[in-house]
Amino acid sequence: MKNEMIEKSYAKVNIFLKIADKRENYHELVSRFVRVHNLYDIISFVKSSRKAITIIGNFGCKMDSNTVYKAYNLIKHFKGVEEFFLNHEIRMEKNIPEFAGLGGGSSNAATFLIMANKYCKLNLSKDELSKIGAQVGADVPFFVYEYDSANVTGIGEIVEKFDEEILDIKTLTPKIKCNTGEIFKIFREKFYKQISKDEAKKLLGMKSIDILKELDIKEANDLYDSALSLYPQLGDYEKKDWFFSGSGSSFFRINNGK
Ligand SMILES: C[C@@](CO)(OP(=O)(O)O)[C@H](O)COP(=O)(O)OP(=O)(O)OC[C@H]1O[C@@H](n2ccc(N)nc2=O)[C@H](O)[C@@H]1O
Ligand SMILES: Nc1ncnc2c1ncn2[C@@H]1O[C@H](COP(=O)(O)OP(=O)(O)O)[C@@H](O)[C@H]1O
Repeated sequence: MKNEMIEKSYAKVNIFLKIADKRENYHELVSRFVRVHNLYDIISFVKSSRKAITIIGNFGCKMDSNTVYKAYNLIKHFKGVEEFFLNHEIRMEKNIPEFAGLGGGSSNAATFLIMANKYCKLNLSKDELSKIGAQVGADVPFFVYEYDSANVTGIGEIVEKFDEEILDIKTLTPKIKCNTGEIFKIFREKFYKQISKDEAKKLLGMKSIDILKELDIKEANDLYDSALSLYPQLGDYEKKDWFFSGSGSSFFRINNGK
């Protein structure tokens, strides 16, 4: 019988990413997140007789540091969850590059939560799933809501749908492992600046295509200078009309209208 418990787990890019404030060791963002339709991992639940929680796939970390495993630990006390995952293994086919600013790990955690909610009949709302997901990673709430485009603020926990045309996004990921924590650290020490409330309001109201017509790569992403200072090789990949996603290392361009 064909396995129906299978879902795509999409990548994202940050059309723009500005810092609004500090919150303890973290930074509050003002950002537009957009799903990348042609880049996704695949997650499936497959009947198994292993009788132990199992995650199989081509991911580059140990099972217990996998975001899906972290998400599982946060919901395993719900009725039926442990039993379900003793009888079903989790399979992951990774296509989204890791350490790439494309949110692969966060997306996987969100897709897992959405699927577990459905197949274990947990009846949790998106808001409830988002709160659980935020404990796994800052970008998980965005993926929980499954919006094509959204304004994301706070430390990723405030997600508001943005209505615009679906974007055709091309990504390029240099083989440079950008460390998000280190990039924020150097940003705070050397490059710190805050977006004004007026500028934030303006960007959050604009279509992604128009934002990228107005801003250059550095203006669009407050973390780019910090990433460049730690990983100068990134500069070799800079090209006209290409932008930088998250804390890198991916660059992207929009092909709509081209
Ligand atoms: C900045 C974004 C934008 O999408 O970058 P990418 O990960 O996609 O590159 C994300 O919000 C990143 O989220 P995520 O990758 O989950 O970050 P975490 O692992 O939670 O954080 C790693 C470290 O980065 C710093 N950090 C992270 C997020 C944030 N808003 N402020 C921070 O200062 C903290 O020092 C934290 O310990
Ligand atoms: N399911 C997962 N997919 C990818 N990376 C994961 C996953 N679970 C944990 N990780 C770990 O998360 C880190 C990178 O996260 P990822 O989401 O790929 O990067 P980014 O946030 O830059 O897009 C690495 O340390 C990786 O080993």
